[in-house]
Amino acid sequence: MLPSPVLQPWISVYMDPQRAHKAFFLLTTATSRTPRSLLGMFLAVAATAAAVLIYRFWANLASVNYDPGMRPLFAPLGIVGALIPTCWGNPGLKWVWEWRRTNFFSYKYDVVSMVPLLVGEPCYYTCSVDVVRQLLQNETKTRLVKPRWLTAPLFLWGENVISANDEVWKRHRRILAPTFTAKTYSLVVTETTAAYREMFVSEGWENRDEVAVADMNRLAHKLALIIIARCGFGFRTPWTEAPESSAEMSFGESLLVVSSSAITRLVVPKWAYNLPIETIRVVDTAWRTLGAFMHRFVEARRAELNGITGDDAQPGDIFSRLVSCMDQDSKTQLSEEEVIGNTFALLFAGRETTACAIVATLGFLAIHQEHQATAYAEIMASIPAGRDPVLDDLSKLQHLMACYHESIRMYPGGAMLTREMTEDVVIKVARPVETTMVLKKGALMVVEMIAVHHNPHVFPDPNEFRPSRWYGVPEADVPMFGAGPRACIGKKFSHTEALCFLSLLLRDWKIDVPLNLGESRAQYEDRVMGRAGRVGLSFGCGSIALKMSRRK
Ligand code: HEM
Repeated sequence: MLPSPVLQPWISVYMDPQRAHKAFFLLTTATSRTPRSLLGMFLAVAATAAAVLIYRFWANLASVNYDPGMRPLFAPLGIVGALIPTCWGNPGLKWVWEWRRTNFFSYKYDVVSMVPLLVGEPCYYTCSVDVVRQLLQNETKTRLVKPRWLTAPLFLWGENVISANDEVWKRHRRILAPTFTAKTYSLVVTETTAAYREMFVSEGWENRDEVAVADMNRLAHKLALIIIARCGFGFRTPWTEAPESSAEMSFGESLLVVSSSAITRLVVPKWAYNLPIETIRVVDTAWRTLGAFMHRFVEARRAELNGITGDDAQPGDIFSRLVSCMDQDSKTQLSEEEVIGNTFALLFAGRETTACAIVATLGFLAIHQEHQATAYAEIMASIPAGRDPVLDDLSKLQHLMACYHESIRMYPGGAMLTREMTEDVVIKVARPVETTMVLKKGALMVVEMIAVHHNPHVFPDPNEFRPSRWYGVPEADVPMFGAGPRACIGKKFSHTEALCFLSLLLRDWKIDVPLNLGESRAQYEDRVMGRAGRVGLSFGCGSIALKMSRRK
């Protein structure tokens, strides 16, 4: 059905907001010429708006082939939908988590469409590992792209491997991939052990047999930031850093503020930073300070690298490799902005996801004492008494690794992967019936990682912490790190850091949860682990308190 000619001008106004003021003028002039009441004018405007909305809704349904799905008032990925909490009529960003125990997603469909009635763009959602593999395994051939409007917080500092598409992405990945080596992972073990000791001293745990940790999330985020900063970029941020007198903020402080304020930086207009609002000013100071630090670091490393010749001219760490590409030919060349863009992308990706996963693992091991006992026995059997873990020891910690994977399954840090079709793509679906679906050019697919990893067809009893699901599963088949050519580049980095930290902590301490009076462990799990949500740009269970007793 085509829109009626009466609607045509309003449709184009709606699609092209620049013409809206002209149309509004025409409408008001037309209504004022005739002796109509204010009510009449209001009704005319309301009827026109309703017609536009209906037409837009109809066009959006057509763009997703009228495939079945949800019809909320606002799209979850639009600003309005994302700002309003999950409720009737508005799924919001947390709908899959909030409604995970209801029949809402139902898992009867591998793919559903999401077409908003009022505001936002239509898209598809999938909860199927199989669909994810079909889409991502060959995504450079099917030419899927990450939508720019959704990756915007990631390229505030410059283009990088996470945000880029097509040839630009290939160039960034080609540059970064060789820096994730065994040498890097050995350094991760050394630095994680050193940071654990610094934490031990700074937090005042040295001479105590019982410790109450008020917020494990804070410690895990600090640890993850220190490890990626030291191992990836050679930035030596101590656990407790004294502010530098020459700067408004220290490097570590500004890094912490910047890494949790990307959305603020994106949405707050420049002029607002001059307002006397303390939190906004702190964000601005942090971003400016860090920018100045980064520029100085790039210059210093560039000068250092120019003095190196012979075998040493092949830099090993990520930052040196990025900086060295500023002086290379076009295949592996980076601008200063791209060097800084990649540095921040890795600081974000490397920090939040791993920190959230470590916190979730500790939370579950504290609740499920039987799994902690198995992990402890494994640690004692794998790491000889009297020394700290080395890289080779970590591969023996199969149960601890399964606990880590199971925690990430329940709280997938990279909670939403988004891809736009640049041409029609045909996929096979198994539910509700085996058939094929055409995702039209321009369609947006949201891989809802919480839904994928709570899909009962693949993970029976999905809300149960069951590490044995991962026994014997090859690392390449673990779906929480994505799939295909754009799968996580830092998977092994994250495993190494997490297993090293967890093995040190669990070797030295027995951990437990502070239950309320009369509360069961299951109730605690529901109350505390259930209030998960966005942590920075990731998804995690947030603040968790732990009781720790020193092992004799
Ligand atoms: C528990 C920890 C982690 C999880 C769950 C995780 C998850 C993911 C996922 C699902 C993707 C794919 C995104 C997509 O296809 O759109 C991804 C990509 C990526 N991850 Fe991770 N990640 C983790 C840790 C890390 C670490 C430690 C680093 C860096 C040291 C890192 C760096 C990256 C980068 C650079 C990409 C983009 C790769 C590309 O597009 O070529 N991640 N990660």
